[in-house]
Amino acid sequence: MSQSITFQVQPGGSLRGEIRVPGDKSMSHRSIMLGSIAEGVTHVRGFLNAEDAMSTLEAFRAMGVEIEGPVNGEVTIHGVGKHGLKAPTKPLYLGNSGTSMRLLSGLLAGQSFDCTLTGDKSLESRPMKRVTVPLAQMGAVIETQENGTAPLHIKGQAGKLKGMHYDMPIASAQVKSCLLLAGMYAQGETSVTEPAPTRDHTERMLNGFGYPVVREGSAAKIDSNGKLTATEIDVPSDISSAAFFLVGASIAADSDVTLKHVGINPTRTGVIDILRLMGANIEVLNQREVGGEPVADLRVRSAPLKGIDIPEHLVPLAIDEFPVLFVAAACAEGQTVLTGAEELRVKESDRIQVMADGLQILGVNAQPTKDGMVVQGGGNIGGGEVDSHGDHRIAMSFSIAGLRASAPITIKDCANVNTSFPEFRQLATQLGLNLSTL
Ligand SMILES: O=C(O)C1=C[C@@H](OP(=O)(O)O)[C@@H](O)[C@H](O)C1
Ligand SMILES: C=C(OP(=O)(O)O)C(=O)O
Repeated sequence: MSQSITFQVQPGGSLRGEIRVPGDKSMSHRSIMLGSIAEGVTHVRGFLNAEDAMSTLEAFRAMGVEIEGPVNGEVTIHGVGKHGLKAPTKPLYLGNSGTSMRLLSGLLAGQSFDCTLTGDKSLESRPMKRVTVPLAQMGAVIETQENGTAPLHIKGQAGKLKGMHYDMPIASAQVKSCLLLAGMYAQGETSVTEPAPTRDHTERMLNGFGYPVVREGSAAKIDSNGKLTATEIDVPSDISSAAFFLVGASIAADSDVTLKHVGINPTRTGVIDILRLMGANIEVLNQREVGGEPVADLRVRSAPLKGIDIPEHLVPLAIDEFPVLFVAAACAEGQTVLTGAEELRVKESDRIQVMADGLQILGVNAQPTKDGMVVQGGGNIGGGEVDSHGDHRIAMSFSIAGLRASAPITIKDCANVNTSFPEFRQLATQLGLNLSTL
């Protein structure tokens, strides 16, 4: 991540056509992690070839795993088994990826070697105590910076971790997954309860590799007796990437977009529920099951949106989609209120503040609150220069805002779009967005 990229979007237009957005980021990370510690050769299709998922892939290569690809989304992982990872010779650099750092801290806590996890400026400012504190209760030894941030120095505690029950104070799939992965190396049972449902790709994929994870009410339970057997993984398109076009085609007149082969795991579809509550016209077509995950084609057409109070139970199910949902709110008739979403303040940027600042520059009445935002919709979206603060989802959200703007929008600091969706500009342009780089 080096060169600075500025996007400029010309106002107006509509989105029309059929596309397939790239592979799911959460599942791509997990396919590498689990494939690496499985026995045998795992083949992955639909892998996301973007910086975040590549950070995970390179980390496992650095721990001695032979991984071929990605070539056209295909990756072949020569699994080394649960105890086959080797000490990396230098710190594992995880770029911008919170998922890589939090899940790896759990997976590496019980290994027979030490290692250090580092990241870029954004990642090294994100909270890690949410994983290091419960891991310490299991016997992990992880040094952080004074305020609990990375670099993380992990002293491998092979054979010494103990399973425990953990009641998660926040609804976080990263914390849950971290502890389940640590639980694979701990004595006895590890169980994690969540205050609200969060994405369950770790549990599903572990089961796909033949490693038992039991779900009991709001708890997921694992122990160290299982074994991972190599498998075939078909990663569907990322609904978090599709979300930009779900909103774009809803707000732009005369739009009709079909998004092919999108993962519609019910722990990820909050964005569809929220947009439908706002009046969006989204059809879920051709539903099928692919490799243990539900998949569908999504057809979305222009519709007049109305402001709503977003139900709090939908927040974890749409957690990465709020930047673009704020754009939908700005285009809706009436007021939209988001509460219960303080987690947005500790993502790649403070997504509440950064979106409110940018929307205000464009003339939208968007008031940040401690745990959400109040957006008055229906007014004019003007042009201007906004800053994404190096956050991929902010950069793409303001690009979509251009569809309803009255003048060009310039978006600074967009190189990080490459962390999750390198093809964004090309696919958005193909559908009809007038987006260029300066
Ligand atoms: O487990 C995952 O793959 C993710 C979980 C979410 O984070 P939290 O667990 O911090 O909510 C999400 O924001 C992130 O993009 C990916
Ligand atoms: C929050 C995100 O990812 P991560 O936590 O993995 O950096 C995201 O992709 O929006």
